[in-house]
Amino acid sequence: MTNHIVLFEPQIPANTGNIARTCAATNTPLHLIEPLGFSTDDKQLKRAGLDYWNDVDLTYYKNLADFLEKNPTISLHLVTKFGHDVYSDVDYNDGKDHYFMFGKETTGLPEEFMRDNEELCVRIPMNDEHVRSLNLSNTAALVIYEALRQQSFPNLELTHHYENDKLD
Ligand SMILES: C[S@@+](CC[C@H](N)C(=O)[O-])C[C@H]1O[C@@H](n2cnc3c(N)ncnc32)[C@H](O)[C@@H]1O
Repeated sequence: MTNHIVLFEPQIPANTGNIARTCAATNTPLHLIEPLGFSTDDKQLKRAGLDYWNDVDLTYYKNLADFLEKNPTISLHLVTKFGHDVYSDVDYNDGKDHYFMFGKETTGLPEEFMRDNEELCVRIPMNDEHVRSLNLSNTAALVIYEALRQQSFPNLELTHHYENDKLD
């Protein structure tokens, strides 16, 4: 059972870098659907992901259709504030691989795709009186850790002793 993060056309390198760091820390493969709003040797991307990029299982797709074609039978969740179900009410501990797809920073996931797949949409509760949405990298961390919590955090024990390590 593996969880996956899928980013649809991410634009801000620092967000993708943060998410890559979460992926490295949680053994979560990362799928990037192009076009990306940055080049993969972008300084900010590297800085946000620190030196963890080598530990991320990364796959690129040329567009959404390419992703769906290459992953035809997955358990897919579309993470959007427009979802009916709350993300933490879904059962992720059912032995399946779960793919969590997040939208681009400006416009989110394609509207038609969400409409056609309403039953796959999950939302993170929020008050939208003052903000339009949560930050992309925060939502990815929330959702992946909820799935892992339900799965009892598989293979996520610390293996190092930290007395002499610097904090980061
Ligand atoms: C900055 S938001 C996109 C904002 C866009 N204007 C929209 O309305 O979807 C980027 C991504 O973060 C995730 N997101 C942000 N807030 C969310 C929420 N309350 N529930 C679920 N996903 C959220 C979604 O995947 C969204 O596509």
